[in-house]
Amino acid sequence: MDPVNHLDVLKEKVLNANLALPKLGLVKLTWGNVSLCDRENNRVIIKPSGVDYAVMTAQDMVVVDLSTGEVLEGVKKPSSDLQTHLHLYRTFSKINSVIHTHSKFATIWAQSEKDLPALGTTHADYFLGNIPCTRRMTEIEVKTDYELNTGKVISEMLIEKNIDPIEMQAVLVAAHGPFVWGESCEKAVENALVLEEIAEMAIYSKMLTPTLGGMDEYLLHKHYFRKHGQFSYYGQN
Ligand SMILES: O=C(CO)[C@@H](O)[C@H](O)COP(=O)(O)O
Repeated sequence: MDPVNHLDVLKEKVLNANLALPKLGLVKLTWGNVSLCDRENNRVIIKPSGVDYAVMTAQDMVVVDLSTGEVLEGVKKPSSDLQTHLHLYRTFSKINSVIHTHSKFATIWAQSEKDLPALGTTHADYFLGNIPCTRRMTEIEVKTDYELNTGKVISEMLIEKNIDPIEMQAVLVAAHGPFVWGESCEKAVENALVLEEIAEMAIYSKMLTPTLGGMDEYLLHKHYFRKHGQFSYYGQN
């Protein structure tokens, strides 16, 4: 496929993933953003900043250099969260698409600065453990480069906790909201939707049973690995 057509195909993918966010009820107004990393060409295609989803087109997508963040193509400003997306792509080579939403229940967990506990198999099918929430950022981090430092607190947390970004494709950013990723735009959208579902389920589960603890570890692993191509865990089916 010639380079121009290849880039057009990627822009369409990014547009469709962005349009899925309001359709799935994961964002309102112009909140949220989706990007795709084209590693072969060292570039990222990302949603334009502040554009109404109702009028957004594939040609509105902004193409930036993965290494420098320089705008390579596009007349609109890239998403205000660009530096967070870039930092995640630069730090974790297996991440190919990043999504940020303000989906209500996941954002409630993020604003509460609580990890989203794994309470059931719906969660376990997608995420291998509690969805971690970052620490609150320092005043300096907020004031110097909030978006870049958002990426840094996410990556530092995953590395410090030895969390594999393939086994945990979502995090909660304190005082902000969820960042989700995947090997494709489509997978990242699926992860963002599931995150919101389990965030809501967890809030009501904890309301009904405040003393509720995390799910059985074996069941968590069994469901996660069964859903991700490994039919046995600890050598048992
Ligand atoms: O996190 C935020 C604002 O808190 C962003 O997600 C905005 O809600 C969308 O910004 P753009 O992508 O349109 O620049």
